[in-house]
This record gives sequence, structure tokens and C-alpha cells, in this order.
Amino acid sequence: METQLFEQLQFTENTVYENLITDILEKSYSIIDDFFDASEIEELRDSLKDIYEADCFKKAAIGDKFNEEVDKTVRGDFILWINEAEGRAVERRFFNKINNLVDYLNRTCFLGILQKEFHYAVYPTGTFYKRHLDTFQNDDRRKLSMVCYLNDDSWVATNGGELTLYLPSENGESALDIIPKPGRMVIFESQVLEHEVKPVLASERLSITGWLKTR
Ligand SMILES: O=C(O)CCC(=O)C(=O)O
Ligand SMILES: [Fe+2]
Repeated sequence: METQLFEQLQFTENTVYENLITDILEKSYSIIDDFFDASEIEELRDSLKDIYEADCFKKAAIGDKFNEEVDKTVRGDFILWINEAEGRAVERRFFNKINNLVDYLNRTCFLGILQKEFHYAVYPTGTFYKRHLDTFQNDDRRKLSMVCYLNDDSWVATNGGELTLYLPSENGESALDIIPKPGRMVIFESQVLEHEVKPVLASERLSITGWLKTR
């Protein structure tokens, strides 16, 4: 008996993912405020702080891994790459969710995501990341950029540190300021949208940033 292709895929529609895909197709970015629940965010924040306090982070560089250059006039954050295979339980749960999303994107959008890389990031007061595109010279593998904010509920807009996305518009471009609210996840097309992190005016801005990549 003949089976329809969509039956073979055993496909279950996921509304959150579908909204994300529609957003990306229409405007190259999507903001999801409850991708991770409050307890997951709290655990990730605790894990970040634990490792940060053990002094394992390093000053973020610009350029790819082979062409790194620390330039504090471009970015001032501290980062630590997360190893999926050796991660703590909380990080494995994080990657489970990410992998679930990647599976869905590969099935429905045929994006061909085969690799990913994620790091924790801490932006102390006074730091920023100047306007840039998340691609390196001769490397166009980064397709989607994802940032998930791990600040706690005491984060206020006056702390600064907005993620500003520069969106093409009829009369040139418009700037969209996104407050790094706890649990908020922003996804955007790495090769399309220029963006920056505005200076952090108070407190420490905590996040996980990553990229979904083709091979
Ligand atoms: O933390 C953010 O909001 C964005 C970070 C960023 O642009 C990057 O790490 O490339
Ligand atoms: Fe970026």
C-alpha cells in the first residue's frame, strides 16, 4: 500500500516553531518571550555565574577562531563556549530544546542545519558590541543567530544593553531596540541583519548566544 510522504515524516505541527518560521520569512527575525521557562532560565543563569566566578571566561575576540583579535573598542563582553557533549545537566537540557527546534527547521524549511555553536556571554557595566553582521570573511555557514537572555527579574530597561536590530525599510532602515528581558529569545538571519549591543549602563548583562550553521 502506498504511504503519503507527509505520513512517513510523522509530522506534528508545533505552533511556537511555526510562528517563529513565519516571522523569519516575513521580517528576518523573531522574538519569543517564553521559549525557556523561568526555572530553566534560573538554572542556566546559576550555571553561568558559577563558571564565571571560577574565572573561566575570556575576553571576547572578533574574527573567527583562527583569526581572533581582542578589540575592546568593538566589543567588551566575556564569553565561554559551551561544549554540548561535556556540558552540565542544565546545558544538556538547553541543547535538547535547541536540537528539537533544529530538527523541526530541517524538516519544514530544509535549512540544512548540521552544526551549531553556543557561548555564554557576560557584558559588565560599560561594555557594548558595536554594529556588525554575524558572518566572517570567507565563511557563510552561520544561518541563524540566537540570543537568550539570562538576566533576572530585577533587570530594568534603564540598565541599557538593548539589542538593536537594523531593519531594512522603505526609507532606508529602521532600528529596533530589544530589551534583554529574562527568558527572552531573539532569533535572526545571521547574514541579513546588522545589529549591535548598546552600552550596558548598570548591572551585568547575561546571555547565551549561538549560531545554527550549515556544514
Ligand atoms: O547579546 C546580544 O544581544 C547579541 C550578541 C551578538 O551580537 C553577538 O555575540 O554576535
Ligand atoms: Fe552579533
